[in-house]
Amino acid sequence: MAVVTIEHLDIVFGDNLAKTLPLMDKGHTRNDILGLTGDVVGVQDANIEVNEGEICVLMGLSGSGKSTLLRAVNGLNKIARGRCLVRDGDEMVDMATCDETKLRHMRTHRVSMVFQSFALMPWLTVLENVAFGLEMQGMGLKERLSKAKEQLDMVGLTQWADKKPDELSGGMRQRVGLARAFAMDTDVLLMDEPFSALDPLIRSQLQDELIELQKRLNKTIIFVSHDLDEALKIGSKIAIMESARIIQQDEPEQIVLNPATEYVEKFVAHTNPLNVLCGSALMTPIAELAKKEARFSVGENLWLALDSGQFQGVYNLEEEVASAQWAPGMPIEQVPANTVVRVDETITMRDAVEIRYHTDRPLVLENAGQCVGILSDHNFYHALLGKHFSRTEVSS
Ligand SMILES: Nc1ncnc2c1ncn2[C@@H]1O[C@H](COP(=O)(O)OP(=O)(O)OP(=O)(O)O)[C@@H](O)[C@H]1O
Repeated sequence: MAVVTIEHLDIVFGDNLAKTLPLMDKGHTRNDILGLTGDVVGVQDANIEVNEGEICVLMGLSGSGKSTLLRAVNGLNKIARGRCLVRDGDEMVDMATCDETKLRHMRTHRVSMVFQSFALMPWLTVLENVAFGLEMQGMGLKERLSKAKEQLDMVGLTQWADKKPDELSGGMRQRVGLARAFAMDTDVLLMDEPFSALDPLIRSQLQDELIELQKRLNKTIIFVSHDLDEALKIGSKIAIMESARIIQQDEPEQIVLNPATEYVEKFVAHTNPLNVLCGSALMTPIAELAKKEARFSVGENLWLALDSGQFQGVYNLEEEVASAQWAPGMPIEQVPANTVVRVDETITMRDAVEIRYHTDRPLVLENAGQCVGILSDHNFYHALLGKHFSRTEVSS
């Protein structure tokens, strides 16, 4: 179910809309338009749908329009053209045209925001900061303090409730920011580079915590980042922006496998494939394996026997080699050495590499009981060297 739907959205900073919009339609660049009218195009023709429970990451270089698009979702930026619809129960409210009362209702009950700068009030305690927004929702003192305590507990800061924000570290303050946003219990959370000021370890930890909280609370999150590794880790959908436009939006793995432009390819070239790619994107398909007397070579002198696509065994000369099946959640360190492991083709690259490390054997990939391919060191090196993607030209 769509919670946020953005349709043909344009945002322009400046007072010359009557001149700027036709220039945008004629295909003039942002720089041209700045020179001709003095207006800055913040977002141009953005279209995106974010479904319930999704984490959509807006990604791109500085100035590409990420924050401008994000801020449109809670009505902070004036929309020049197009629609920005946000769900309010059974109704979709257009943030471009709704009146002040509706806007206030949407900001207190439907959409809340977490900033990079934490935006905590220094004169209030940590607990009071978390409870602050609830007062605006009209909640009584006792109830809001109890709700704020619950949220502080969730982010592991119960013991810090009575401290002032400046007594906390940056990571802790950002946790307070998260607790405050989650306390509002709005359906949509907007997060503008919330972790970018933090050091890498704390940042990674907070990313994990956000993923956990999201699983429990099933919020719809729009998250701005300029770090593709962060986007790939937390996003269920990624929209890449360049010069005010969304130039590609897709699932993380597809962005890495099929970057639409050179700009996207440059981001992708520096990502860690372990976190993104899955077995089916890496494997050598059965049809491409060398075949001898009805058996398929999986390298290392090992031969795979199939019957109508189903696994029959792996042989080293005529001797059968140990094999086992693995499914996500099973402890990898318990997989015996020298065993060919059969796994589902959706296995993550990280798990596959770890299995290979433990067993010292290639992996056999299956889909619904049919062997579809194998994973050996060659496949892993291929991905680690960034040779796994092929850029598809975008049609304009
Ligand atoms: N309030 C404003 N008034 C005028 N121009 C603005 C305003 N806010 C943003 N812009 C312009 O809109 C463009 C997009 O800015 P935006 O902040 O959305 O980019 P961003 O991708 O979020 O960048 P960053 O990663 O640096 O935060 C920029 O050229 C910026 O100068």
